[in-house]
Amino acid sequence: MTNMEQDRWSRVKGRLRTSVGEDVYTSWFARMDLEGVQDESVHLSVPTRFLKSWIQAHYADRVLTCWQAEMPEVHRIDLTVRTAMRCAAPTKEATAPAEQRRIEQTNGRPASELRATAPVSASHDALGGSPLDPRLTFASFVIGRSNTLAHAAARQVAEGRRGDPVMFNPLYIHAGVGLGKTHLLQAVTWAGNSGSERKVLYLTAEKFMYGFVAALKTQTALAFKEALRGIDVLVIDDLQFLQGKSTQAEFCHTLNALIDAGRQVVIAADRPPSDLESLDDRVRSRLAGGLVVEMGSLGEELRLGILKSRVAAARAHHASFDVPEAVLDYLARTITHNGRDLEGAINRLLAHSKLNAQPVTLEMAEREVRDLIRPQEPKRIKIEDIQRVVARQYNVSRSDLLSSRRTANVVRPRQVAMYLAKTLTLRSLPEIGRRFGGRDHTTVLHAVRKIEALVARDIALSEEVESLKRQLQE
Ligand SMILES: Nc1ncnc2c1ncn2[C@@H]1O[C@H](COP(=O)(O)OP(=O)(O)OP(=O)(O)O)[C@@H](O)[C@H]1O
Repeated sequence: MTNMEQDRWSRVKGRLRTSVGEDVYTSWFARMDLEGVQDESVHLSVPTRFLKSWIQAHYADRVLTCWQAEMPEVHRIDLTVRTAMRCAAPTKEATAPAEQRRIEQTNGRPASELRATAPVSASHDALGGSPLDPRLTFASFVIGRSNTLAHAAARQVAEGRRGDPVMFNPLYIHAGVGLGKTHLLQAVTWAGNSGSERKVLYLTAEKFMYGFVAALKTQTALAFKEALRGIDVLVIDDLQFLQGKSTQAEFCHTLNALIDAGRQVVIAADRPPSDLESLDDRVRSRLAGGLVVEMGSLGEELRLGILKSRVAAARAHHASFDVPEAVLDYLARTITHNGRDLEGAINRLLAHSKLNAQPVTLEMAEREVRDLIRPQEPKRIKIEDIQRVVARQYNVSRSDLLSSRRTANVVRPRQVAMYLAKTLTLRSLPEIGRRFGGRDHTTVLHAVRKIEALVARDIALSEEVESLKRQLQE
């Protein structure tokens, strides 16, 4: 690097330090190096994947702005992880990345526990499964009101033996982002594969698609299908991402073949089967034919339990790491969104207290997790809720709304309900039509336009609609 580049890099670091403050700078940027500048791109490196993803997620814009203040032509920051070979000679600072890498890789789990999962992982890899995270087991899954049923069903599936009657097939678990679906599915896989009797295969929907497309290209599709049908339990995560007509048809065949042969299928998605719009009706009804369980949002008690289990796991490896009760209570009360943010908060406190050799205090926690405290998201409204609330308001039944009856006392409430479904949900017109007794999308469009026009001039109807909206959003 030339002297000029060195100077410029020092100035950028100075700007960054001023912009984020000394503490944050030392925690996240002290080990960031400049690799080079080419045209409009700056290439930076950090010693760990953890640092890379952290900086990308939280400070990418800040870093770019500081560069642009020195070099306006820069439009892109490439951040990579340096290999161990390139690491500088050990200095006081250089001991931190190793420590941090340990945090990242084991998240506080004893090495022996990680070794114990290795054989399961190896046999699962051999089946062509998606990678498994050794931390996501039943032992680390915290049970609360919102996930008791899903947990019990998952446990039952995991503990089943070859030849046992299959009770719920498929087991379909749905929940919003970060509420523990992947954790539960991987727990089923770890537990199911820990004996040698059964083969449990965990695949993300993306991996399923990739496997199928790759098999078609190499003309080994038959072998791929046979391999899938030869397993005892098929676990598919993130089904909402399954796309493509032929992949879906293949998925449907696999599902039918496995279920008909008495094999277990476990599925997770971010919505119920009826809302998986891109899947065709046959797949949807097959999915809905087993046990469908929703995991609700994490209540405060459950959040506290997750935080405590994370701290306990970290302490197994970092005995001096201590998080006072008051801090845990604060985190459980304020980080309401999902499990991933809770995990992030503990990782941050751990990294911060280790790297700065400081105890965790409430003040430090407030500063460190500020950006994880998000405003409450507006409630997600479902079409069934709309039908229920509208039916109650107009004193008709839900089946009246779905029926083909055309009497005035049913037609208007039905149109109002379709209008609300279009304005308060992200569902498409055809999907809404399907959910209202299999109507055509043009009928829905007509209803939406009609109510829009009426609301603009009919004060009583407009107030009725507003009151329905309020009831749905409460
Ligand atoms: N009940 C729980 N017990 C312990 N950890 C949990 C629990 N619920 C969620 N978590 C943790 O929260 C994080 C996010 O969970 P997970 O990845 O399973 O969510 P997800 O529902 O699959 O999210 P996505 O929809 O983004 O795929 C993980 O670190 C997970 O371990």
